[in-house]
Amino acid sequence: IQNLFIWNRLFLLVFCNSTESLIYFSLAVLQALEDGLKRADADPSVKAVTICGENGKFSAGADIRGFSSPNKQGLGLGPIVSLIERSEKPVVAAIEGIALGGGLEVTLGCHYRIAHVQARMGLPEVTIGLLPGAEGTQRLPRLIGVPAALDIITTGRHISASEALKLGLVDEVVEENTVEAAIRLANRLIGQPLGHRRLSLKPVPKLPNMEAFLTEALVKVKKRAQGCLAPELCFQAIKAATEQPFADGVRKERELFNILLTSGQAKALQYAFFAERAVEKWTTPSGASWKTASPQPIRKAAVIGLGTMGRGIVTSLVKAKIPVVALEQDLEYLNTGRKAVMLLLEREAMKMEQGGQTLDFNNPARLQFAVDFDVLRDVDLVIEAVFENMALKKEIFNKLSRICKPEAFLCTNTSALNIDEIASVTSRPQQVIGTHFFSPAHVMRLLEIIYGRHTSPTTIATAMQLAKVMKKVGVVVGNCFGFVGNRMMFPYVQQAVFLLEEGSRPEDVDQVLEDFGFKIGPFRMSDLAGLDVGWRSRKDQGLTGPTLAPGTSARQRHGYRYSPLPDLLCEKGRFGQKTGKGWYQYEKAGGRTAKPDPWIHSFLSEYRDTHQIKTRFIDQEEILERCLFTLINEGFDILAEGIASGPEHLDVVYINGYGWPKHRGGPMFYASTVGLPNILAKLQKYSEIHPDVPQLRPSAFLKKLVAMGNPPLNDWMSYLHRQSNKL
Ligand SMILES: CC(C)(COP(=O)(O)OP(=O)(O)OC[C@H]1O[C@@H](n2cnc3c(N)ncnc32)[C@H](O)[C@@H]1OP(=O)(O)O)[C@@H](O)C(=O)NCCC(=O)NCCSC(=O)C[C@@H](O)CCCCCCCCCCCCC(=O)O
Repeated sequence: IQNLFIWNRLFLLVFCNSTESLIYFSLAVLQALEDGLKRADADPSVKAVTICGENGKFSAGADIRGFSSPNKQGLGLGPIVSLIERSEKPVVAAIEGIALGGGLEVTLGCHYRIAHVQARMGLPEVTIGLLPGAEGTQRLPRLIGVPAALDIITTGRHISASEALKLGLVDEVVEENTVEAAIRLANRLIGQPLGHRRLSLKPVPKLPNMEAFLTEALVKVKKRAQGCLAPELCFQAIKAATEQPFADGVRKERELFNILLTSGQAKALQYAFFAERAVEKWTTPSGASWKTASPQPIRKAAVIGLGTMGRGIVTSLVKAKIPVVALEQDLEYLNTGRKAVMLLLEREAMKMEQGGQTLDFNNPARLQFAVDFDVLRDVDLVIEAVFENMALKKEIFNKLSRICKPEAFLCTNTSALNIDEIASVTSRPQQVIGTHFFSPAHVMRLLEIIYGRHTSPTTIATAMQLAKVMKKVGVVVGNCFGFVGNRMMFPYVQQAVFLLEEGSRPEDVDQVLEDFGFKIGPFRMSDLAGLDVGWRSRKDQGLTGPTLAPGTSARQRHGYRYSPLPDLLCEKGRFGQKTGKGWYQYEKAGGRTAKPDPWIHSFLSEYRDTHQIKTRFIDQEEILERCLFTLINEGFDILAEGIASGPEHLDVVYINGYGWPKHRGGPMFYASTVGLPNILAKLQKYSEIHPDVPQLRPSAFLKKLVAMGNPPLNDWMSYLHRQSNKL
């Protein structure tokens, strides 16, 4: 609390944390809020109270870091909200900026709420593995009804002031000074009865079919949660509000809150929250960072190639209000691409309209389609999104280098190719950078930003700023085959295929990984992405196809184990969903419902016979460990090579780009919860059984961390260059 103003007969309470631009409750703020309320109550000259934030922001709720501190800051908020509500003097909340979590719960204790038109509100506790624990699960349904409260609390979504007004969450929305409006209202309320404004005294609005509604809602909540505990416990707390008196509901809320607080999931989700913010503060091994580089403005961008990726990228740029030129090789491709882009944009515009926003894309100044490279002369940044082929990319970059203005940045959307090689054909390698988008590019949040040997800090800063403007999570990584995401994915998928050789079926492997929490298992994922993509890359690498040296062993490459299974499927035209057959069968080409395919089962058994592999039963533990621990093992190598500056980077990549369950905190966080000595022991065991699989050999960095006593994840990087005499 910084300011306590006595204004006329009105007591104005401003709560804030003076050292932060964002207000979240620390113990000091809570204490000051309580003291202020008690003083206001005791002072007869005070007739009404207004609660607001400082610097135009109401509150971001409890201090999330406090939940993992021993004295659990913020837990005393519920009684303070009750204290506000019990006040005999009218209390009005003036909501500006944000009122989230405990911040919004404070306003629910107030007798009236006024919001600024640009304010955002929400109860996002579910996203950090908790539930609104300051009586919010009991007050919100009483205020806006069960369906709306369930939606807001179980999704954690932010709502606009206009939606809040429609729902009855706020009493008034103002465009001018919110605090002054709140003071005016508080003045008018002096002496008026408040009983009907105390939410704890109100019943939860009835629904004609409450029981049926709740049963159906629970099914939806569980389906969406995919193994995450918090949404279901949020549901239970709201259900308690429909069944029990307020005080009992509050007790239930506390009980459920405590279960979540002590669950590993809350810890993982809170780690993920801070990890995302940590990667925003990028650095490179040479010391470049936001401190050393300023992003350049992107007033106009271009996208080359309107295939699946290019279409999504154009859509993202238009949504970010950056004027775009979309380029294709000829009119036929251009027209197909244009139609697809317009369809995507129409769908996005419809979605945005539902949220009260508009998307302007029919204006040629915002979106232009062309086939002539000359139109790229004035753009500030180009994103090349053509086919994954080095020769083609080099040809394009050479052309761009000659046509684009000297200051323009040249980005390549590649999932694995060498950025330095692409940059080498330009006269400006310092302005060349990899921007690896994930499909569908207008939906997926991840953007891997890959700097090459010559990429300048300004170029990195500009790409990071672009990610931010496009509402994506940019993760800066170094240049190596597959970068971070795909490099860690290769051993994971490789193990999944080896497991098929040894006795598993695609649906067994997928099931185990989906039960773990992945949105989609590796075989369903391959079918979705198209098996031909990897086949083409393996042909380019000379691992299969006509360039393979005659006499090469079917199951070995360069002396190591290799599985030709995916190649054999492609040779039979089984490319996945697009051809209606892959690791599964689909209702038709382009179908989406994967069904186990008896053909695959007999194909696998014939394959094992041909190669004299004895089919064995493989349990869930082995499937999980072999797939996940090889992926994590690669992560340790990536960290040791300086490709990423910390384990958080790998985790943010996996959560946002590869469907890793967020409530498990990312692969490296998961490794820290399993314990590095356990991972090392399992890798050693599997590596002894499969000596021809180098990916199972424990990373030297993993071994070092174990030898150093399994330090906490935050300290891993500090051990990278330390000497260990135990190794
Ligand atoms: C607010 C945002 C939307 C802002 O976004 P923006 O993009 O503008 O900025 P950043 O996200 O980069 O944030 C800037 C900066 O601020 C940090 N930060 C933001 N919010 C918080 C926060 N709430 N806590 C800590 N730090 C925060 C962020 O990390 C950045 O820092 P940096 O160093 O990187 O610059 C966006 O930030 C956002 O969405 N924030 C999170 C909002 C949120 O989730 N709020 C909910 C918090 S949880 C909560 O409020 C819980 C309540 O329900 C009250 C709980 C009371 C519990 C009582 C239960 C009793 C049970 C009894 C159990 C007994 C147990 C026992 O006895 O042991």
